[in-house]
Amino acid sequence: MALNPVLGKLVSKRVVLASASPRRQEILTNVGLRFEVVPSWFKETLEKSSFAAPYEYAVETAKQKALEVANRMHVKHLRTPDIVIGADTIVSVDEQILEKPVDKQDAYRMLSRLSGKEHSVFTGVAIIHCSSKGNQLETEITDFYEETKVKFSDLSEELLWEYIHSGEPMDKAGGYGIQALGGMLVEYVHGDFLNVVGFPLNHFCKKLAELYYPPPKHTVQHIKHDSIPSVDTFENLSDGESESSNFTEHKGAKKLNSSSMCPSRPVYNCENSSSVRTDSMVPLGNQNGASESAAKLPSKIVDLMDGFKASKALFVASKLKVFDYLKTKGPLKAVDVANEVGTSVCGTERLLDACVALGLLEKTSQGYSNTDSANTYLTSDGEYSLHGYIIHSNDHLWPLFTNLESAVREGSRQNHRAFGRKAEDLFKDYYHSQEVKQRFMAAMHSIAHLTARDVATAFDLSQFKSTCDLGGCTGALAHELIQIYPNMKVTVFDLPEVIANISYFQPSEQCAAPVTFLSGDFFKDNLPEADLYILSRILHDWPDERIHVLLSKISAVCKPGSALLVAEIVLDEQKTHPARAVLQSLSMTEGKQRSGSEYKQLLEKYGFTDVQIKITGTLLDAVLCFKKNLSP
Ligand SMILES: Cc1cn([C@@H]2O[C@H](COP(=O)(O)OP(=O)(O)OP(=O)(O)O)[C@@H](O)[C@H]2O)c(=O)[nH]c1=O
Repeated sequence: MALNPVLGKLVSKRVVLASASPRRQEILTNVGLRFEVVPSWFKETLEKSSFAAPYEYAVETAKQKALEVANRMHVKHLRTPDIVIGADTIVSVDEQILEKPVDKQDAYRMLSRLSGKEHSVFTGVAIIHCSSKGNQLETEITDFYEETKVKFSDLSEELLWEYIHSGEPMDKAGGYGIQALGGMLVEYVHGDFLNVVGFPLNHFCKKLAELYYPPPKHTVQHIKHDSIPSVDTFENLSDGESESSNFTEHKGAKKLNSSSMCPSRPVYNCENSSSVRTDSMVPLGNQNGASESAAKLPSKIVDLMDGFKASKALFVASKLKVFDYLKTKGPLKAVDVANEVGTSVCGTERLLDACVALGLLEKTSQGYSNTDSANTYLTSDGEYSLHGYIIHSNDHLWPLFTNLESAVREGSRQNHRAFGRKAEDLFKDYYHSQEVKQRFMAAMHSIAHLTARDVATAFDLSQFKSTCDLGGCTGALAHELIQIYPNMKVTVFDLPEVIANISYFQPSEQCAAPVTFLSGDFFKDNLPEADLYILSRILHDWPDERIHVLLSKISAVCKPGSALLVAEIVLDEQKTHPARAVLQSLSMTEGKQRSGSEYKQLLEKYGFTDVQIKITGTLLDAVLCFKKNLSP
């Protein structure tokens, strides 16, 4: 999960980094951005003399790199990304532009030119927002550059050649890598270090903040930190803050904040309550006037301590359909919301304020209203509504997790404690209670719809003419597959009581793809024929014996050359990340989460080969494997 709310804006978007530079990938991965890497094929051959300044060359090259990828993905792969990021780093000395050396002699020429002098490193960046209208790609381009000045010591011939022979200079602009051995050549750096390494992260975040949070109409005073200029506020921006104007940062609090608490977070003025905008992350000590020498707040731990309160506030607001009311009727005062949902005014006001603090709602003099992400994800009819899954989390997972201690002590599921019934009996409820069934289907639909695109595009599936999504529930993934691969015939195979209830979840007529729904039990009944079988979020839920039955059946029905796509969260080899998967395991279903090598081993055991794993960086990863061809 991206911790930074500005980067968080990109979570639901298909972001592509149009760069082969491992440094750029690392810089962006390190801050939690999730993206695909599609290196650009654009040749860096623009005529340098046609640019008035070196940075113009870098910006134009970055733009061309990104545009090439956007066009290629749109035309060739039918996968228009939402955002493509391109970058180009150059070194400029004595009016000359230095790129990557072509050979050792070239590296020597470059480095000797830099020896004992100050030079500039420019990185041009292009952020391209893409959309497709009909078959046309439409782009909106934002670009910028960052300059950092670097001074080299006098370099002896010996040092120079030793450095060149290390091989480090060859894939780097100016023939050096400041982040590694090249750091030894550097006397000083003025400006953003990461800009030299290849990506000006700070400026990038500022640009995103400008794009996604245009400055409020009223004045907002920003504390100017020493190392991070006015952009420091991007760390605390949430959806609620874009329109909000009535908060000011307390200049006097800066010292307190930076010296004793979380240095990068702004502190809001507590003197005038009408202008206070508290944030759950604002250290309480500051507000109480804690001394500067107070111990540094372990903010991660504090977040974890408070995490359950935040989850429950979200669950309750969702359950009361607060976001639905505010979408249609907002802005509303607390009293009006209370009347709509039939709750107490004081309790509702506290809940609404908590939602504002969590960045889910906005509060103005007119009342409370939804943020963009509340409209998209939290309303029950939002485009990517997670409402179903949130209700499932509240009604089903929450009671299980309140019994976590017993689960850990006893090593077993806690359904009997949480619901007064055993897991098997609960399963019967699922069959008999329409309400429970629909709640469960809504939860599955939420996640399936949100992740469908990632799963459908993790691999190029265009070679498959027929696909069967086993346990495909409401068909969210099936519909997406047909959108992306219009020639594919897709069948959803699920239990009769599921198929009987799918109509509510189908897309509107004009978007409806011709999906076939077929009733059956994949453990017992014959599976329909297909070139590609899909198991999305199925394997983690079942014990080994059941998985044996299922994979044996799929393997038996698969013709040589046909394939199986498994969509799950793939754990790292230590099996401690991503946290979502590890935390999910705590609910103690009989199944388990697996690492990439475990999935590979499992699938190979059932005659699948060529196992490919795609870590998408989003909510679900994908594993594709093929049924062995018969030996000739
Ligand atoms: C000065 C300096 C540069 N670099 C690397 O130099 C490459 C520049 O080349 P580019 O053309 O901008 O990028 P690329 O590597 O060819 O990738 P692409 O974006 O696909 O063109 C990038 O890698 C940068 O990290 C360092 O790693 N450290 C440094 O101190």
